[in-house]
Amino acid sequence: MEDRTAAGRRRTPAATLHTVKPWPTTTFNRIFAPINLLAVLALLYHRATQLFLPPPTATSSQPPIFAITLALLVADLILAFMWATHQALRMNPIRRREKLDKLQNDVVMGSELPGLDVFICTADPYKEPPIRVVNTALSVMAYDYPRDKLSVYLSDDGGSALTLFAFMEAARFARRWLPFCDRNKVVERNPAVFFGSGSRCSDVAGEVEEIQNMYESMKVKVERVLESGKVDEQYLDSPQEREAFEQWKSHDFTKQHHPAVIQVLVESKADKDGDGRTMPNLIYVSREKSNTSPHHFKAGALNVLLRVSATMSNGPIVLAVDCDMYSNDPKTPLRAMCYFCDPNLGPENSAYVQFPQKYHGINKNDIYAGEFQRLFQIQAMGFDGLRGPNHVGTGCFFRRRAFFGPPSSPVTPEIPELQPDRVANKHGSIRSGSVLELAHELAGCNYESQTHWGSKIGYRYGSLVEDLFTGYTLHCEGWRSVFCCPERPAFLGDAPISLLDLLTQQKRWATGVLEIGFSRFTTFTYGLRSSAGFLTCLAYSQYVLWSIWSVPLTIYSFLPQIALLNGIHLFPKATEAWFWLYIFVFVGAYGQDALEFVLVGGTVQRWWSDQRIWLLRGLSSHLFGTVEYFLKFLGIAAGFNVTSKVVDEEQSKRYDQGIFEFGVHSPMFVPPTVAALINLLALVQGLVLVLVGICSGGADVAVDVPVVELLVAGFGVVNSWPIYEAVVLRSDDGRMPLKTTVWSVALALLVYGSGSLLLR
Ligand SMILES: O=c1ccn([C@@H]2O[C@H](COP(=O)(O)OP(=O)(O)O[C@H]3O[C@H](CO)[C@@H](O)[C@H](O)[C@H]3O)[C@@H](O)[C@H]2O)c(=O)[nH]1
Ligand SMILES: [Mn+2]
Repeated sequence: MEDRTAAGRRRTPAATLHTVKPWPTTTFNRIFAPINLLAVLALLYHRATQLFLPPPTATSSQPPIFAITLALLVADLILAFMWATHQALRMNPIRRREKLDKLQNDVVMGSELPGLDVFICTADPYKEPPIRVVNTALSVMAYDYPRDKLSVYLSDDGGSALTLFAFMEAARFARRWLPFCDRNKVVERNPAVFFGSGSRCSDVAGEVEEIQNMYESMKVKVERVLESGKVDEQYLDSPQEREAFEQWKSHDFTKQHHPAVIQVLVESKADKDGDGRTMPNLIYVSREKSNTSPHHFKAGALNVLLRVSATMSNGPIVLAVDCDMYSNDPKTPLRAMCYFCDPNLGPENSAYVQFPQKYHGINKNDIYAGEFQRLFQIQAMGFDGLRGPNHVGTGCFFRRRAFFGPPSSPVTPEIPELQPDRVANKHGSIRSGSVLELAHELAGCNYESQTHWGSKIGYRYGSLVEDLFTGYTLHCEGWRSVFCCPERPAFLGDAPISLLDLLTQQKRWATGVLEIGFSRFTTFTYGLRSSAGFLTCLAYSQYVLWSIWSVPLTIYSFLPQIALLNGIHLFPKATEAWFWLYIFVFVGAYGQDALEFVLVGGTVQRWWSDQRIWLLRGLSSHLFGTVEYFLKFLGIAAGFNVTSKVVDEEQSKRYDQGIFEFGVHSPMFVPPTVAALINLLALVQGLVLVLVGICSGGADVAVDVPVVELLVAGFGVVNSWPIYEAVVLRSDDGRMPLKTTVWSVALALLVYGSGSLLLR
């Protein structure tokens, strides 16, 4: 309640640099929620009463049927819980629009805009090709933002000379690229996209060609170096450049164990672009790594950047982007400033401005639901009407201050240089010995011990989804955030285009959320006692328990089908009134979901893919992620498996045609394949029995038809279509591997056999 009034307050016309409107479905949502609540409660009641029914036939054994009914009750309870958490996000979804013109008129451009530090993370030159990282960096260096207020920091967790080399080349290329973009008002500021799009202005054709040649030769060089795996002397021009690579020559320099490397590649105060104008700072940072100290993956990398940047620019606003998320709109920082500079939105109301993750190259029907429409857009609008959107790791502008404790009671960092409001380095050079020395110290792997970093300061440690965890703790501390979703996507990234990549990524998320949900920071205790508010906590509860979707989905993928195969009724018959209750709840849930999906611009086909992937995830990545989470207790640690951004031609062709990619054997493909087989078996046998019954017994047999069971199995079959295709019909390299098929058939027989043994 408290959330809604607060959001309502923010809706007053006094908010000058942006507008806020309720999302059109709000009224419907509010009316539908209590109606559906009654239906859900009735359904749970019906399921519970079934626990105590007498056995269906005199011969059937009681305990297994009781167990199945109990399992279905558990499944229904979890689904009901997830539904309830979802309602929090449906109570007050809002839509904001920035008034860019007003910002440009009101805020004297340049002098009043705050300094902006951009953080880019990369972790592995072979999974995240350096040329792509470079393009991302160039796209943000070319932002429409005062260049003397812009600094770009690259965190290289791969500790790779290849990446540093690529960035040295990028620094050179930027001297031409930035003025070119300015002069020609280029919109596509990622050079690869610009040169690939063919969107040239004819009057600068000669210049375009020259710059394109420059870009191509940089790209060739970077790729050649990547192929050879080392930076050859022939590529290095100056003694400084040579010196930078000296450290890698020592034989104990490895990805996991090496000293901090910090290189200032462009210094705003000293280096000018081709037109003699100011450049943004560009700094390469590879933090110190040691085999013996924990490094906390991306959160650790970002905290190092928070500190290193504090010594050099200490921008009051920080933008964090993943290396594959390039800027697609040079005006993006100004959009964010419409919130940070809005006189009616105090600092505590805009701890961060989150842009949605959007992707390029998604196929027509988005077969892997890579868009995450629900997560990144629909639910973000829902959160926005409460305390603000959750943080999604990339495309997010933060107030630096928000990393240093609650709005009302700041946490003081251990050294004064890290104070978020300090003006850094007003006159000195960031290449000076003292600055670099401190920066190296702050990037050391033991620096954080005995400090508040990772707990009370900076990105929070302890979860593989550091983004969700950090955003959530900020909301608990009393901060609010803002969702900014302009018409033209602000950032575009790569979505996984192979099923295994997707499932591996999702498994990491599934493990990561449980690390919050089952910790002392869980929404049910810590969250509820904090300043976040009830509705926000309710909404976050779905996120931190996201993986438990796998429980009801697995139950519904197997148990009704096994019952059907053994002639047992678990659901009301079509002649009973209860039957319609089940239909209502199913159609209501799917209908509302589809409606929301289509209203934010999705197509029905994409919605279908989305719900299909939701089922598939439930049966694989969420299941495995949950298991992995519990294995962690036994000391089998889960790491941050970086999603590959490298694309195989054939694979990419199949993806464009909308064909699922299996290809290599993975245990994660097994449960969905077993489910596909069991559902098909149940449907076929069920239909045959019905037909035989009708032919022999006449009309009154129709009364006994297990309609719900058949519908459930039929739904499973329709959703499993790509699996049948991959197992039986395809011959390309992406088909289901024989090993997976054999395993799945064996397990399906086992499931079928044990079901019959127990139930007959
Ligand atoms: O030890 C590490 C591991 C990863 N990364 C970087 O983290 C980013 C995200 O990694 P990616 O493999 O692309 O993961 P995704 O699942 O695609 O990322 C989503 O999920 C992550 C949390 O699991 C968030 O951090 C991301 O922002 C969010 O986009 C990339 O830029 C990596 O270079 C590091 O810097 N250090
Ligand atoms: Mn990614």
